[in-house]
Amino acid sequence: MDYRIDVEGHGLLYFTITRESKRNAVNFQVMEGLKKAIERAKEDDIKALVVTGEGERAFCSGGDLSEFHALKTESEAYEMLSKMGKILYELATLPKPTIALINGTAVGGGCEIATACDFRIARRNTKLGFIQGSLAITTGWGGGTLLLERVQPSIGLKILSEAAVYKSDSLHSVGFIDQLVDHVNKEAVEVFLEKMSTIHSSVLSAYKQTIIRKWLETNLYTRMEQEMRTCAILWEREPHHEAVAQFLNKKKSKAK
Ligand SMILES: CC[C@H](C(=O)O)C(=O)SCCNC(=O)CCNC(=O)[C@H](O)C(C)(C)COP(=O)(O)OP(=O)(O)OC[C@H]1O[C@@H](n2cnc3c(N)ncnc32)[C@H](O)[C@@H]1OP(=O)(O)O
Repeated sequence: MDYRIDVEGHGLLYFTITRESKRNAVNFQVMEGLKKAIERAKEDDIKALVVTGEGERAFCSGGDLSEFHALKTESEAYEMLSKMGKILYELATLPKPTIALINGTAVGGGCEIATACDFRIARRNTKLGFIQGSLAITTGWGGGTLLLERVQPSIGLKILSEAAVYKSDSLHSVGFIDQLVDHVNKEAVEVFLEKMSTIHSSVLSAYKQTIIRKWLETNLYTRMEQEMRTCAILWEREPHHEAVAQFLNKKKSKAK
């Protein structure tokens, strides 16, 4: 199984991507698992949902290039992108606290998953980057649209446009990372949630509904869908296919 869903004490549901050898890259099985975890998190016994990755090397390295490079056309790409985009919208609008527990490198779609969570806890000195631009595409799971909701738009636009890899410490200084920790573990989550966990879940849900109402009024999902469509258009073009081939050829030459 490429993911794990665990219910821990105090009503915390953990969704863990368990593809460490692929730096926790997202394939269709991981997408299905995240969808299941979000549905499970809606049940009354769950107070919060935590998304994390297996191991210490990576939180998530984005879409599985060895699986998704087979998607050649705009419509093939849009089918995959919109599948995950819908899941990230469900994650963003879950009426309970959601936390990305960033245990290692987060790039591409991995940053999009982290952005769909309400809060981000990251180990100091971890690398994060919306690197899609370096593959001649934009974000494609709605994560770029969500980033512009999470941080000051000029900062979000710079992060997306540079397609650079930053340290978690610098992203903490701009408010993208909510908590830096030395050790990424369940205790870090419990410390982060300590005060919130004393508040009745109906209050937490009501506050989350406040931001969801704003997103409904400002057509968040429509804006995320437009991002998916733009990404699909760029996906079909030669520069993207060349960039992915370059990554996969690097893999091959490494394997020799
Ligand atoms: C809309 C989202 C969009 C999409 O595709 O849907 C994206 O997410 S675009 C961005 C896609 N992701 C990437 O381009 C990241 C590629 N990976 C890396 O840059 C590095 O692997 C990194 C920085 C994540 C980790 O570097 P490190 O040196 O620690 O590990 P290796 O590069 O040696 O990788 C180990 C192993 O994992 C495989 N791997 C890593 N990332 C992916 C990936 N995204 N898809 C498939 N496979 C991946 C890598 O090929 C190595 O495999 P091996 O069989 O051992 O050669």
